[in-house]
Amino acid sequence: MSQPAADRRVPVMVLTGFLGAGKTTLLNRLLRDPSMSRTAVLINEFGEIGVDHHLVSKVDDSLVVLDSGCICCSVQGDLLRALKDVFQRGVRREIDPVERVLIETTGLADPAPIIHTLMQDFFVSARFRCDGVITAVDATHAPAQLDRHREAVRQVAMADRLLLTKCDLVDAAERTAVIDRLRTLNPGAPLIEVFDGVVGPEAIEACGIYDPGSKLPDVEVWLGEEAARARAQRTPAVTGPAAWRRPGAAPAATQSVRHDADVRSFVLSFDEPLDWLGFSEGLSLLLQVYGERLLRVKGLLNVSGDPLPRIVQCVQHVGYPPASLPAWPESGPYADRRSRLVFIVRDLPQEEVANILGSLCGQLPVTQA
Ligand SMILES: Nc1nc2c(ncn2[C@@H]2O[C@H](COP(=O)(O)OP(=O)(O)OP(=O)(O)O)[C@@H](O)[C@H]2O)c(=O)[nH]1
Repeated sequence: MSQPAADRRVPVMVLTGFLGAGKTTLLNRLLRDPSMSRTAVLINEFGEIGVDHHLVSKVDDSLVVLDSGCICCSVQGDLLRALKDVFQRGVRREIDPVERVLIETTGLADPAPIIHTLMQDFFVSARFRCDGVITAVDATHAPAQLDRHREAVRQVAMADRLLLTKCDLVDAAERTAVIDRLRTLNPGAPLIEVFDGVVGPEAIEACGIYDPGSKLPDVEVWLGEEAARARAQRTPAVTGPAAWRRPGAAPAATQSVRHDADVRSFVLSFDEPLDWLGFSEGLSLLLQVYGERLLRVKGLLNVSGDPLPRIVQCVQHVGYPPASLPAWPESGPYADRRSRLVFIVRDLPQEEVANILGSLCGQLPVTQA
């Protein structure tokens, strides 16, 4: 019997997971491995002032930021354009031929429209194959996130592989409880426990061609819904010129039509270098009082007396140890070295956040919706 011809299409992996689950951390770790050097990375940012791509150590032409909205709502046209461009630039030898594509979605993305987009476009599906959805699940926050956010449930249910992150922050009993919960949502996906963000390429390899039949029946329904939605709309997802950009170009305004109306993002920026002590106190107070409604906080700060940009990261009531970037970005919104914090909140007015932070930092932030 003749063997089927090898599938030479470039595998595309979708790295998803709820806000702050550890996607960028995993991506960084993976890209450090020499075997991952021919990987094109597409990062989708939620919020006007994207931070993630500054936190990814890969800086070359095969890193693309999709920032004109959320990838599952409004950026599907950008995604196709970016993939076509990656392919064509490889053919023209402007970049090394790409062996795989990794798409990091926003924490609120629904994987269904992304997979649908990849499978339905003629040019893209002839050259790229969806090799699977890898979902990062935060062991510390998963129970509450799965209770409250349907996006988190969909991301788990659609996974081909589950990466249970932050296992170093929970005990064995908590870990087992989360794993049991994940197994009820997605019994089939292999699960890898991640400690301190450490993973190797094997964590994402060979997820297999995306096959909705191997998931719970709902997944098929979701993909079916996407197909129906696409048929009903039959309008390009994005109008105007190609809206994806490389890091450094000006960001576009964001929009979100798919997510809960009470989830929103805003940016607070500070003109003057910040007093670290006052800022830390303000942030701790915010986390204590509003942790549940602060889905995600991240940003780069200009701290008095420190020449390097300090990275601040929080997920709900947890603030992670601050780190520094090796240098300030030379282009893009952060090149002006002002401190900026991106907030993704549920039901929390930005004035309240600005007032608390401002009163303890000694300077009122400028707010941007
Ligand atoms: N202790 C510990 N911290 C982790 C681990 N993975 C991620 N973190 C921390 O969790 C915070 C959020 O991680 P990110 O990688 O930025 O999460 P993300 O999913 O990319 O976040 P969004 O893009 O905003 O959704 C950072 O401060 C990380 O250092 C882990 O396995 N262990």
